[in-house]
Amino acid sequence: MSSNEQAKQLVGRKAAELVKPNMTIGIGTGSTVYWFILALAEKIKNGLNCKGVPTSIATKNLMQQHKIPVSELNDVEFIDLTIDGADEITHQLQLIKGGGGALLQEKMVAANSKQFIIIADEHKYVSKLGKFPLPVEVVPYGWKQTKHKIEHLGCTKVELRERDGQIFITDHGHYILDCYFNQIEDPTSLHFQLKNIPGLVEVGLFLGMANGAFISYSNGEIRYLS
Ligand SMILES: O=C(CO)[C@H](O)[C@H](O)COP(=O)(O)O
Repeated sequence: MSSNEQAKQLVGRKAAELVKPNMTIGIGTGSTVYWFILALAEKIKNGLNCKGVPTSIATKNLMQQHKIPVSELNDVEFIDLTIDGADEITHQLQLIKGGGGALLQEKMVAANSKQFIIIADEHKYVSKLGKFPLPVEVVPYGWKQTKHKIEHLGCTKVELRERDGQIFITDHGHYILDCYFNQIEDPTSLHFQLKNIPGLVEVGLFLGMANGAFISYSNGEIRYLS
């Protein structure tokens, strides 16, 4: 296993320590959360009672595979704690998410959680957001017009996401536009402007949502940001 993968595993295990009996847990999506799922499954196997609300079909499948009880957002009153990854995170806990295309459901689950904690390796920790292209989820109808409107907000490039030569379709039947801003000087203002575009469903900027973050380093160190 590479040292980066080990860092992801460490931070996934660390987050599993936060799970207490009878909690409802929001479960994120991606290769870092994968390790959290494995650690949580181990705790459940050893007798812990809890249930999880998945943030994607991929996560739901993994949960079922590892015998973690699944609930849907509509079936719970609230979520005690959500653990998710990020593509970029700043020291103010501003995030870019959606590299895996699950941003809409991830944001809805996070928004209904008492605590939202990020797990990430050191490569995700940045001083300014924007090097990672910002994922934006859009309705397929008229997506080219939506793309033009985003381009007017100062992007150098907007790309329709594809996978294996086909347009990538989200779990909710939408497209993803990856927006190259390079550096996002004012994430709050950009978020507001993007959310005003008709046809745009959700933005991969998660601002003022995370309560804390575990950042893991390849030397085995874990730092907590809050
Ligand atoms: O937002 C996400 C998926 O939509 C992921 O949390 C993000 O892409 C990080 O994934 P990974 O842990 O695989 O780097």
